[in-house]
Amino acid sequence: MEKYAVVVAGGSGLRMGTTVPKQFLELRGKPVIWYTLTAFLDSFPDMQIILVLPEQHLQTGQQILRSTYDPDRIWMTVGGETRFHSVRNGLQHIRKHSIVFVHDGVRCLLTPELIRRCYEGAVDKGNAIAAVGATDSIRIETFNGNEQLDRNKIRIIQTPQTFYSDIVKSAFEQDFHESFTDEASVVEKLGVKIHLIEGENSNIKITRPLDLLIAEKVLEEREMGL
Ligand SMILES: Nc1ccn([C@@H]2O[C@H](COP(=O)(O)OP(=O)(O)OP(=O)(O)O)[C@@H](O)[C@H]2O)c(=O)n1
Ligand SMILES: C[C@](O)(CO)[C@H](O)COP(=O)(O)O
Repeated sequence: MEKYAVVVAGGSGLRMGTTVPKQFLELRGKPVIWYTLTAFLDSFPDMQIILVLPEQHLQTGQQILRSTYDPDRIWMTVGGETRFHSVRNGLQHIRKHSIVFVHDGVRCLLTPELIRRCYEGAVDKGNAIAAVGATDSIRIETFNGNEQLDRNKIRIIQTPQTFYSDIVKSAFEQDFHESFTDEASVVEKLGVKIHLIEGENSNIKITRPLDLLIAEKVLEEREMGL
């Protein structure tokens, strides 16, 4: 089965507060997005990547793409107003029946093992969404105040979110709704059952400056073989 990763990196990174969008910031000498691309290239020899970028950063993207070990497997396209629109733009370039991984470009610590687990899950069940358990206690705000939720039933959703191409492409023909915070929510709206697989605690979404420090440390430990 052909494999395509839509790696969305079309955001501006407002919460990070840097002039350069966070996907281009350096971590141990390489841009954040370089690590993400490398994990997908490493996962399967026939993995192809559609990298979605802000229009004004296509040239930077081209340089990063060329600095990977197999740029011929990576194509670039332009992002949209929201993450949903960026994913939709990326999906438009997939025309073959395939397995599609949608992934946040700024989740740069994912491993090839997680990508392969997503593939197996999607082939088996039709879709596979990476998720991890909660380690904090969880409360929900209610009309009267708030109440505790059973954290053993809570799953924190990550990417990759992996689907057969026909399902995810038709789901993204729907109009945007503000509840569409990930691909699972868009596909579920078509009545499709969502299947979760075990994600990785280190697969953080780089959002704020603290996340960069954590990512540096994780990469340092991996380089030392820890
Ligand atoms: N219009 C957008 C918005 C987001 N993304 C991508 O979606 C991923 C997750 O989004 P988020 O962490 O929210 O990134 P930003 O939107 O860049 O950050 P912020 O919300 O702080 O501005 C990132 O890789 C981001 O580049 C995108 O491709 N297109
Ligand atoms: C897709 C996602 O990473 C799953 O946790 C998340 O919903 C993206 O959220 P954001 O609003 O783009 O930060």
